[in-house]
Parts: sequence; structure tokens; C-alpha cells
Amino acid sequence: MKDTLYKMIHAWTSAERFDELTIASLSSALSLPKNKITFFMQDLIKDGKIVRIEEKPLRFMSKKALEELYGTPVNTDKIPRFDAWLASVQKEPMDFEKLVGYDGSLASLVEQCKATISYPPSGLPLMLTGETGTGKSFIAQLTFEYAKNHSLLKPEGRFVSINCSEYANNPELLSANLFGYVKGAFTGANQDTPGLLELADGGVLFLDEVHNLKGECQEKLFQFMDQALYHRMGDNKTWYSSQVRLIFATTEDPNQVLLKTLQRRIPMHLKVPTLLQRGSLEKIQMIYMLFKKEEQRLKKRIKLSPSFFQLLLSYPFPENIGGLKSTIQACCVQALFQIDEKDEMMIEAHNLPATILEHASIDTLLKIQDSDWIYIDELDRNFKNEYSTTLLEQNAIHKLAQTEDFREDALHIANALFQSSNSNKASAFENAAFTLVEKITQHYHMAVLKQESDSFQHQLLSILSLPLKTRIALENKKQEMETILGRFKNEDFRIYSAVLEIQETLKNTLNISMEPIQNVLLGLLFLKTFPTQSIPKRMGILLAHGPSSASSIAICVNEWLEQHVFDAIDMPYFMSQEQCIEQLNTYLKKMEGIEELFLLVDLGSLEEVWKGLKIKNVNIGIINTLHLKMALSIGQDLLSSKSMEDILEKAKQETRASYRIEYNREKKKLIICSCASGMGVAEKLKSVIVDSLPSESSIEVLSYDYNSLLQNGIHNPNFENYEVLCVVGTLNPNIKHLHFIALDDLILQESNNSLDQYLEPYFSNTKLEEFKKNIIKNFSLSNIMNALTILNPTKLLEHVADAIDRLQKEMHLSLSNNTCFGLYVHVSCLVERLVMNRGIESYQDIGGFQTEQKNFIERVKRSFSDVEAFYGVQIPVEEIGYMFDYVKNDKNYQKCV
Ligand SMILES: Nc1ncnc2c1ncn2[C@@H]1O[C@H](COP(=O)(O)OP(=O)(O)OP(=O)(O)O)[C@@H](O)[C@H]1O
Repeated sequence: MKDTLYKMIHAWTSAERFDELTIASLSSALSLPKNKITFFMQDLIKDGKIVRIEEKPLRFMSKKALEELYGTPVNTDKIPRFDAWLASVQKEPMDFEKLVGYDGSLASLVEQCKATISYPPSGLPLMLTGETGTGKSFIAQLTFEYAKNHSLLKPEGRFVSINCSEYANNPELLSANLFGYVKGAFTGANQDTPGLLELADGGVLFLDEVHNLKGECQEKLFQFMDQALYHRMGDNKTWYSSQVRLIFATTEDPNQVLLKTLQRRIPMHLKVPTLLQRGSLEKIQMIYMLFKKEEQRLKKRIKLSPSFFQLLLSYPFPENIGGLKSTIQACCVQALFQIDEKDEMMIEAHNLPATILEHASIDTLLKIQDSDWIYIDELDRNFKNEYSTTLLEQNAIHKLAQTEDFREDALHIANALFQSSNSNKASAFENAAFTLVEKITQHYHMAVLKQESDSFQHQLLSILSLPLKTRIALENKKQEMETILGRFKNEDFRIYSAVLEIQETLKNTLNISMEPIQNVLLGLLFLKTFPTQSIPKRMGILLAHGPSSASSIAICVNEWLEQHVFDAIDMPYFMSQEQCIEQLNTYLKKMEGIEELFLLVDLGSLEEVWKGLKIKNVNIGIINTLHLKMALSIGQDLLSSKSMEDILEKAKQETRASYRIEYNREKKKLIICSCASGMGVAEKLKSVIVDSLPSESSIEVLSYDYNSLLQNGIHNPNFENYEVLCVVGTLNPNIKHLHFIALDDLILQESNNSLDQYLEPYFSNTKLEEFKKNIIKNFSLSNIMNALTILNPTKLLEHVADAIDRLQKEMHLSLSNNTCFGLYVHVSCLVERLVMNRGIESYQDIGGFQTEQKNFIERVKRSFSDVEAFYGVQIPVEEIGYMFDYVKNDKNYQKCV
């Protein structure tokens, strides 16, 4: 019991359910008397596992969970005030962490800002586009802070910002301010004055509203970007230099407002999403952050009326975050004197500007729940607490979508989620829903134990009536929810089928719509309540006449073996054989995903049953006898690794039954992407191929490590269930019987080695045409380079092509086009990997290569010296080994040696 108590404390602490960690709630959740809980608590404190919060009511928290949450050791048994402790351990956010959505909707934008500003030797120019108020200036400022925190700038480097729109009518003045001027350059130029380029030397210059920059000024600017040199206005002789990183921003389309020459010099264009595109959860975080600032400024606790909050949340704010911010500030000013007896400031719907009030639709007004005032801190904490949304949203959903150990992690999460079981009274409507769900789960042999029934019903009902708040909070995780449902489909098909059937039935009968989050929660609840194994790769179905003949045998065997090996279908005596088989087919439809099916039937001839079956892609073994002893024996064998033939042959010997096996399982088709340039490239290549495949294709594409491919071929358990069509990559692994398609062939559209030839049998002509078109579109060299590298592909290719030219001269050899293309792609990715410190460190027989190919190594070193210097990297010998593999396969090279 002590262990259970600790597990619960740990789970609740991890889920930040801090208010519930009292003796009273733990005692009611575990149905244990309070004195017992107190007794165990003392023990757990002695064991150093929990810490006591000495406020009233006393609370107890898991040390480990606190340490994990806040990344700081908890070296005490008592914390006098939890809020004060929290404040002391929560570190100030650093640079991008200040940006709401930095790990959500803006995650990839932030990564790209970091990569751009860090790009050696002195960053790349960056263009931020997006509607007004979306945060472009803020992101520019934070990019500067990031560079500063990572010592990418000179210590004295500053962030200098200029809003070009202020000079829209005076381009001369803008030029003068940017580049500086000398005395007498224009009327009023009384002394030599440095420009912003000089002030920002060693730091960042941010040019906002850059569409206001006149053509002439744009020209001057791109000349500066080329040479890092410029003239002050009025002096065309003296050159000034500045090491400044440039960030541009505009609300307009750069293609329409900037000179092509300037655009070309800005390799990274990032679009900042609108407030609407950021989802409600992030909007709530913004509302929280903006009100929090007002609370600190006004030194007053602020609370919001539910209608105010709902209206603020639903208004689309054309000026985005900027608009939200000014509305909140204006509301606070309006409500300055709306102070209640607790000295708290109350903000209500009528404090909102008329435009927002007028915008409210009937729908929004209807949604406004009759709930309590909302405190600002609650927005951050409690809002997300329904179903430990924090847990779901921050860790669990992401983890579950990615994890290799799906069942184990899902069970862990389900245990943490479905702890308390405070019963609430269900309405007649809810009872009807519950009865439906119960029927469906029973059909899948998922019966709730009596003692768990109350808790199950409560959890189920709370999922069905999941509060709007939680749905909103998880709105931007839709994609991940779908992935998790997919994981259920692959790994626990029974649960997946039950969830889908429930979704459909509730919609059809009670008009209840289930959202993806509800389906996921339902799946997790089933996992916790019915911890049977997932539908395994092989399964058995008992089919017999009689009200419960088949199911009683199934229950008995499953209990005996403590595993769910058999499902059962009971047939009424009056049912005809055709009807029975029809019912079997309906049932089998839900079993998609299994590989071997054992059917134990008490009816008809095997031939007839077999003929009527409509399940495809499964090896089916049918045996025409059914009794307990045989079911038990086959059930035991199903859990072993015996083959279908052996199992049925043994059953035949024991019972003199006859059986029949139909091998109609088809293997899935697979394309493998494997690149000598590393897994990162293979992954990206995979996504380009997946994008090119026709919609609804059942062909799978997997990435695979090149070295493992060389060592093991495709003898990998992951490929067991597949028929490998071909490998696509940058370098031929030369494995017998394995077709290889070189990336350069795809780029060059070599017709004798095209990918579509392997797909012909599986697609109609129209689909095949669609695929060919996609390939031409997606596999142009520039597209591939864009997909494979985040760096400026044009520049990178230029450098790499020069170096490869030099190498050919050194070798007195002209490599074929294919080899050159392969090398372009490979070496470009190689440079990027080195820049990112992700070089490959192994090459087979590196010693032998070093002795035998001394000359080649030296030639590469010489040819690539400029590339190495420009990007500040060193190409290791192992990498040269991989380059050599390209060269040695080249037909022109082979002619020479
Ligand atoms: N992701 C965010 N997290 C927190 N605050 C933000 C975020 N994005 C913007 N803000 C705040 O919103 C306000 C408007 O942002 P900002 O001025 O950077 O927008 P902008 O796109 O540059 O607008 P404009 O195009 O009108 O110049 C600022 O006060 C900024 O601090």
C-alpha cells in the first residue's frame, strides 16, 4: 500500500496537481483511513522519497517528480512555503524561451533563426515576414539575445533597430542614418556622423518595415552585404567596414516590394504565423502573460469574468498579438476602479471595446459557461489541469506519438491520468451512453471487473463530457492524437476497433461527437482497465452454436492462460451456416492487422467455411472441432513460437480433427532510403519520396542506417514483414538481389533506372502518371538541396561544385555527370553535418584506405581547402573514404585505373 501511495503522490506531483496532494484527498482516492495515510507518509519521508509542504492544509510531494519538473535537487524534507520555493527554483526564461509558442507553433521557426544567426563565420541575413503584430520585431530582438548568450557576437555588440516606414517620405535621411554622413553632405550636416551600420558593428541591425526602403538604398545595402564595406554619405572615397548581422522584417510580400538582387542575398525567409494560426492554447498563454504583466504593474490581483474571457478568446484580432496586447491594456485602464472588497480588480465583458462585443456570435455567447471568475494564475495552471492536460499536452502526447515502447508508456500515462474516482451522478442520457459503451467493450471481450465498475463508469463519463477547456488546450495536438490512434491500431487493434465502434455508435444513436483527444483518452482508459495483450500478430477465434458455447470456452482458456488468446462468437442454434459465416466476416473486419488467424469451428465443412471467408492478407488455419481440451492445447501453442502448421498438425494428431491452411498473407511493399551521408539525409529523402507517392499508396518508405545496410543487408527484424522493392540513396551499397536507385538518377531522370518501374504492378496508370510528375517536380536538384539542407543551397552548391572541379583537375580526370551529382549532394550534406558537428566517424578498413589512397586523400584536402576555410570545418579522413566510394564507382575512373 505504501508503494501505491507513493506512486500516486509521484504521479500527481508530476501532473502538477499540487492542490490535491493533501491527506484528505489521498485518503479518499485510495479509500484508506487518514491515520494510515499519515503513518505511511512518515515512512516515505524517512525513506527520503517525499517532501512535506508546511502550509495549511499540509501537502506531500514526490521529491523525484519535483526534481524532474524543475531540474533542481530537493535536498530537504520540508518546504515552508511552496510558492516561494517555486519562485526560487523557476529560472528566468532565456532569449527564445520568452516567446510564447517557442516550443509549440514557433518551434521550427526558432530553430531556423538560431541556425541562421549562428551560421559561420558571421551569420546569414534573415527576413521575417508576417502580418502586423505577429511578433517579428520581438523575434528579431530575441535572435539577438540568443546570439549574445551564445557568444556569437562581440561583447559590445548591440541590437540596433530602425523602422524604415518612418522615412517613407525621406529616403535620403534614411540613407544618411543607415550609412552615416560627412560634414557638408547635405544642409544641416554640421559634423561627421556615424550611421547605424557602425553603431551596430559586432551586433545586429534590425530593419523593420523594409518594404519602405527605396531602390537606391536597397542597392547600397546589398553592396554592403557583399563586401561588408560601405561609404558614408557625401564621401565616396573612404571605405568603412562593419561586422553586423542583418535582420529584415516586412508585412508585405518581399517578392513584390524588394529588388531581386537584395532578395537573393537574404537566404533565409521565415513567415511568422498569425495569432489565429497559433491555436487557442497559445492564445491563452498570451492572455496569461499579458495580464500577468498588468498585475505586476498595477500591484493588484486581477480576475476575469467568464464572458469576458470567452469573448477575448474568440475574437480574431486582426492586429494579432499587438492587438490583443493593446486591448488588454485598455481593459485594465477601464477597470481601474472596479475593485471588490478583497481589493481585487474585476474585468468584465462591458470593459471590452465595442468592436469585440459586436463581433460575438450567438454561438460564442452560448458557449459561455456559468462558471466562476477566472484568476490570472489559474489561466496558467488550472486551465490545463482537467485530465492533467499539462501532462498530456507537454509530455505524454508527444512521447506517445514517438515512443518505441508504446504499450508500456501508454499504460504509465493511463495510470497517472485515471487515478481519482470521485463518483458523480450520471444523467439518464449519460447512462444510455455508458450502456452502449459497455455492450461494445463486452463484444471485444473487454469486461470490467465488478470492483472497478464505478471508477470505470466515472472516468468514461468524464471523457464523454470532456470540458471545452481541455479540448481547446489540446487543439494544436490534433496531428499527434491521430498518430497515437494509429499506434493503437498497430499495437492494440482490439482497443482501436472498440474506440472506433464507440465513436460511430455514439454519433449514430445519441448524436455525441467524439474528438481525437476523447478517442485517445478512451483508448488509454481501456488500456488501463483491460490490461490484456493487444491483438497479437496471431489470434484465435472460437465459433460455435449455442448461447454461450464458444464464449464460455474462450473465457475459460483465457483465464487459465492468463492471456487473451481467443475471441469467441456464439451462434444461435437456428442460425444458418451462411448467416454464421456472414457474422464471422463482420467480426473479422475489425481484426485488420493480424498475420495468422486460427479458426476453431463446430460447423459445416472446412471447404464451405473457407469459401465464405472474406478476410484478406492473413494466413488462415481452420480446424473443424471445438472443445475445451483442444482449445486449451491450441491456446498454449499460440503463445509459443510454434508454426501454424506444427500447431494444427499436433491438434490433428490429438483429436483426429481435420484442418486446412490458406496462405494468403501478402507482404507489404517497402522502399528503403539509406544514405552514406547519414541518417538525417536518409530521413529527409524519405519524406520527399513519401510526398511523391500517389495518395492512398500502401507502399511504405523507411529510412535505414547505411553502415548497418552494408553490414547486415536487409536482415533486420524491422524488414521481416516486408518485401523490399528497392533502396534509394546517394551511394550504392552493392548488395546482391537488392535493387538500388541512386539519388542522382532520380535528379537526372535516368529512364533506365527509375523508381516508377518498381511501382508499376501496384498502381493504376493514372496514379503512376501522378507519381512520375511528382518525382520530376520533387527531385529537381534545387528542390532536393532545399529539402536536405537548411543552409543557403545555392551558395553551398557553388562552393562544393568548385571544389569538385578542382578535384577532377588534380586527378586529371573528368567524372561522369551522375557521379558529380551524387558528390554534389553528398558533399553538401557533409559540409552541413560538419557545421552542425555531426560528422561520420567510422569507415570500413580506414587503415587500409589511408595507406592505399594517400594521393586521393591529399588531393581532396587540397581541393577542399577553400570550403574548409569558408565554413570553418575540417573534413575527416573517414568522410574522404565515403567520397572515394563515389569516385571509385565512376565509369571514367575505372577506365583510368
Ligand atoms: N510569441 C510571443 N510571445 C510573447 N509576446 C509576443 C509574442 N509575439 C509578439 N509578442 C508581443 O506582441 C507585441 C507585438 O509584437 P511585435 O511588435 O514584435 O510585432 P510585429 O510583427 O513586429 O508588428 P509590426 O509588423 O506591426 O511591426 C509586442 O509587444 C511583443 O512583445
